[in-house]
Amino acid sequence: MEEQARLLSSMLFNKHRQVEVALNRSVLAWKEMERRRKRSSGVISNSAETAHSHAVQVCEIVAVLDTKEDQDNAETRRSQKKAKQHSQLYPHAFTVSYVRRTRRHQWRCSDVTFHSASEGLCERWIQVINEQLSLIASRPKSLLVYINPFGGKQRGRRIYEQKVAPLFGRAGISADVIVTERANHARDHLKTEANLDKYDGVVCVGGDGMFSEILHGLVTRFQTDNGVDQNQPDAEMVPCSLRIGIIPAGSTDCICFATVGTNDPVTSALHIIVGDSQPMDVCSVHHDDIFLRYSVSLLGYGFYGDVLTDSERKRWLGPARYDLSGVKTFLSHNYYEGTISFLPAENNMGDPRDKLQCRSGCGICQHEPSSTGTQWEMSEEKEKSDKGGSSGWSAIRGKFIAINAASMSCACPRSPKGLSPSAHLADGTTDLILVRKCSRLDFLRHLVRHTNKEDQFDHSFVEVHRVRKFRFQPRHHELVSLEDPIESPKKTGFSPICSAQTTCNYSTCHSSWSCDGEILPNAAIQVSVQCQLIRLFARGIEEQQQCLLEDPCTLWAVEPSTH
Ligand SMILES: CCCCCCCCCCCCC/C=C/[C@@H](O)[C@H](COP(=O)(O)O)NC(=O)CCCCCCCCCCCCCCC
Ligand SMILES: Nc1ncnc2c1ncn2[C@@H]1O[C@H](COP(=O)(O)OP(=O)(O)O)[C@@H](O)[C@H]1O
Ligand SMILES: [Ca+2]
Repeated sequence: MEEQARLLSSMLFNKHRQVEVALNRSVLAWKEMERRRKRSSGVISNSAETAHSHAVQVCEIVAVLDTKEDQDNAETRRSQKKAKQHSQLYPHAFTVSYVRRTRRHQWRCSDVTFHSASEGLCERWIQVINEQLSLIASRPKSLLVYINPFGGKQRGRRIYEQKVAPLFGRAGISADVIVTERANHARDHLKTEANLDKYDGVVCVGGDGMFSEILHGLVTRFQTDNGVDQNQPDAEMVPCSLRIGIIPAGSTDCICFATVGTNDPVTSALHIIVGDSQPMDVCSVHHDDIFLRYSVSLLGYGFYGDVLTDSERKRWLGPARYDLSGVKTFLSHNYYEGTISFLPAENNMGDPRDKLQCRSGCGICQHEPSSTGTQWEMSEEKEKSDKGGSSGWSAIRGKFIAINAASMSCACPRSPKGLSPSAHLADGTTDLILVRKCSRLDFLRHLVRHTNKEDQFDHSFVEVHRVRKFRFQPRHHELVSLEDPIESPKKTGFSPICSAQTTCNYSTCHSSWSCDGEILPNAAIQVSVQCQLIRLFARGIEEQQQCLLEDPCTLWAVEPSTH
């Protein structure tokens, strides 16, 4: 960081100790005067501290407020007498609320109060800090909030009122809140009614299903307003200018977990307040050139489709429904036949097995838009150059227990590294994971690897491809003659239930696609990744060391401005 001139520097009091407080355009720092000589070095993390000097990035200040005397009681209670004297001597104060990092990617809002004898000086500090905050254009001022009161453990409303609304209030953000009254209420409201010009972002309080509603509402609204026909799989889509914030209050909350690193309402609220921005890919899903749905996390056929279908009947169980349906689906051990065709991503887009995880500021996701465009055109060219329109495409026909397309890692508390640990949030690709027919024990081994450090792709029956587009065609059983008998109804292992002559009905021969937790009506689909179609109020998962800030001593090194 270049040294920057101080905007303000004063001797103030914090917890009855004299501190030197200084502000430049990027850092607010303070240090105790009496212990200054003893402690001079050390790398200082923002909002963390060495023994007696502290620094906070201006962009991570939540708010600065005038502190009325009685609000500062917590500090003063410890030594009442001294405190009383002190508050008589230094009756004016202001409080800075800022982001503090705790363990495992969680953020908290901390306060520090500075006292002074001079009211004017406190006012000046408040004014200058507020001026700096108002320069941060990416911070939202007005939000539209949708709460699903029935998501997860049905705590959405309480979570918002108790943990999020007070923080928005402190940060001076205004919010219009809609508690949904039915499924698709939020989607329909966004699609047609909401006056989006009034807002800087939309907040979703709920789970992945609720996020999906908001996604569909917003993306559809932006396409309709710009005359884009969603039924055309190759139409160039218009990115949404409004960002989406996710306050996790659902069952899996994988989109929040994979973009923030934790499912914690306060952390999410703080990412919204500081105005973070994380672009994200969106897959468009079509059936015979008819638009079905969008997906940002998991498109899963076979195992995950079956788990979801079964779990929908057990909604009353809350988040535990997935465990029960998971075990049941695992035990039924179905497989499904079909052909999957895909257009691989270019070689420079990394590989699902390269162990290069997508992290805050990810280089792979930051390809220049032009170069991404060129690569994209190249693969389109390749695609078109072939007479059949399938050059560059590969096709695999087989019997699959699961076909999963992970557009992001899909990390969640159940699987902290996710379905595809090296998938990227915003690279324009999805990781296509094919799990072929195998024994129950092998499939269990594969599943268990989602929960430990072992590589879940390192099995002979698993393959994974990074792709830009794919299609799936289930095997047409009605076309199969008796000379080409069907081995179904697709039970592996011990339970061959159906003979070759049995006509399978559609539901036992086909699985369903789970699309971000919603069931698709068709098994035959075409999928195309739309690079960075939306943005979230998030920054990707931070590396442990990413939050380190240089020693705020640079702030002390510069000659103070005169105040
Ligand atoms: C043996 C343990 C194996 C654990 C394997 C866990 C892998 C989990 C990967 C989860 C990826 C989740 C992707 C996101 C999906 C969500 O969109 C979607 C909707 O979320 P919402 O309810 O918040 O709206 N959620 C889901 O579809 C949940 C999927 C959960 C699958 C759980 C599977 C459990 C399998 C248990 C097998 C146990 C075998 C035991 C044998 C004795
Ligand atoms: N008021 C409501 N009543 C019933 N269903 C709703 C309501 N609001 C949203 N939904 C639907 O509830 C489903 C689950 O929501 P979600 O918030 O993802 O919770 P969970 O993670 O527990 O599935 C979504 O499909 C969403 O469309
Ligand atoms: Ca991606």
